[in-house]
Amino acid sequence: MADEFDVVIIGAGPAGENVADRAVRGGLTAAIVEANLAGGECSYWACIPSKALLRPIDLMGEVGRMPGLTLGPVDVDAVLARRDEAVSHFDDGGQVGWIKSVPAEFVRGRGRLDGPKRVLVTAPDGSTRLLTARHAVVLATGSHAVVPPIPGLAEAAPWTSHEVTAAKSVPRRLVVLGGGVVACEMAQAMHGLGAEETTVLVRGGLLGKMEPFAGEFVAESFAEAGIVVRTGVQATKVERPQPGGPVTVHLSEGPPIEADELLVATGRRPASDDLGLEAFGLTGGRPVEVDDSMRATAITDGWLYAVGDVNGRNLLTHMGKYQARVCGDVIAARVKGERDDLPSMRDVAGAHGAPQVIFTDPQVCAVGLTEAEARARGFDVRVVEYDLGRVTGAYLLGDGYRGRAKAVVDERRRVLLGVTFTGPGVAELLHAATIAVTGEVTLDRLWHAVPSFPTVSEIWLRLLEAYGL
Ligand SMILES: Cc1cc2nc3c(=O)[nH]c(=O)nc-3n(C[C@H](O)[C@H](O)[C@H](O)COP(=O)(O)OP(=O)(O)OC[C@H]3O[C@@H](n4cnc5c(N)ncnc54)[C@H](O)[C@@H]3O)c2cc1C
Ligand SMILES: NC(=O)c1ccc[n+]([C@@H]2O[C@H](COP(=O)([O-])OP(=O)(O)OC[C@H]3O[C@@H](n4cnc5c(N)ncnc54)[C@H](O)[C@@H]3O)[C@@H](O)[C@H]2O)c1
Repeated sequence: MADEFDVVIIGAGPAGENVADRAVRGGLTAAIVEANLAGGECSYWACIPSKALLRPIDLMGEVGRMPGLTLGPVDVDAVLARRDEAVSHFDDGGQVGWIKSVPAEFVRGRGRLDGPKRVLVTAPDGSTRLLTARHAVVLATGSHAVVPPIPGLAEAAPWTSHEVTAAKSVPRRLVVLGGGVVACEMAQAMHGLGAEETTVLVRGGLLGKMEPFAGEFVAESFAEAGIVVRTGVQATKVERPQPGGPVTVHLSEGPPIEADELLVATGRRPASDDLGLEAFGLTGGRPVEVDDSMRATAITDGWLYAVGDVNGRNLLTHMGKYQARVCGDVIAARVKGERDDLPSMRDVAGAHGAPQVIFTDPQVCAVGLTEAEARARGFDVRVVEYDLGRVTGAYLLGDGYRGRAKAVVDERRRVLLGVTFTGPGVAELLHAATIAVTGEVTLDRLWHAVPSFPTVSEIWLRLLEAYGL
């Protein structure tokens, strides 16, 4: 078996898989090393199972808003079974088959740098294999959930995104630590699937990285569903005397909370701690800084690249895959001595502000800059907002539809810097916003993109009217 390839990729998540695909399309040979399951976090413990758990909650909301429809009891086992199907029952045969069809060499084991362009792979049985890259090594190792150093927390063996997305049953009482995306999505999923007491502990507000109204809409929906959100509190100590038994969370103020399970959703750190990076002047556990072609800036002769969560740019599957397309194409061009600076060969989208959908009810989605970010960057900002419930297409979706849209405009160029929507079903509005923001379409041109009646997309017309067109 040849152990020399043009490109060796460590990590077969969505980012790593796409590097292999693009590099091979570019005429190179590639090997991809995976310590766990091909497909990565996204396929088994993140995007796919979380959205499988949230879809019924979405539908429950829809049914609840439509007079004449009655919601029957939820068959939780059926929902969990469909989630299990969605994660292929943790069998990566399909993904490995796809990698082989690229064709790329799939190597099961943990990869570690063993010198420039050398990756030592330790297989599950302890045997080792040295892979040599003729041209490039790409790190695509993703990220890990952070468990903050709160006394007793690690010892209490809390759930992280891994356990909650793979849950075999729904805890009756759940405490969620954190108020970001994982916390909001999973609190809602567990509560909607039967948790009776769900408490979210947040230091600031919910979804603090988004426009403030997004978190407020989600908080309102949580309150109506009976999810308790405690803001401005910190967990100070955690106790779980019996493994798997009740857990007690002590707080910076107020009485402690007892629950059957504790979910820690306090962010992620790059999976760069055991890759041998120190030998090359990089710090393990930190994001691997890259330029816009995904090449690690710290490596002088340019053989190391990093894509996806591990480079810390945008912790989103679609952004990791986008970076991977850039990376695979750039490496192929550089190997062949071709132009490596074509417009498609740089990360341009990241600088505009990545699109993201949060699959709560109401959904939250955004692209580009928030108002605060735009002002901080010194743009000449004007903001327009509109109540989505006043759009005919939204009214027709159900009674009591609530939502909001906000556009952040660069007054100097009359282009959109950012757009945020919140409301049921707004996810599908986002790509139009992404095109407008990334394409820097002027408002005067957008005016001629006529939204169909009666769709929720008429929000675009209302925003432009609110702007004064
Ligand atoms: C609960 C949750 C829900 C999410 N939902 C969404 C969503 O809806 N939409 C979205 O866009 N993003 C979502 N994300 C984020 C998304 O999961 C990540 O951005 C994405 O998985 C990153 O892809 P990646 O390829 O960089 O890394 P990963 O998917 O983490 O894959 C990295 C792979 O590398 C392997 N690996 C690591 N170290 C080594 C090593 N030394 N040797 C060999 N293999 C190694 C790992 O085993 C893993 O398979 C979610 C995240 C979480 C936690
Ligand atoms: N639908 C999606 O696109 C989706 C879904 C899930 C996750 N993700 C991605 O995964 C990444 C990780 O998500 P996440 O929710 O874990 O991180 P996050 O950064 O979105 O949120 C972390 C939250 O934890 C809080 N926090 C941090 N340290 C804390 C501490 N010591 N005590 C209490 N609270 C603390 C923060 O204030 C914040 O509210 C995100 O970057 C996100 O983009 C995306």
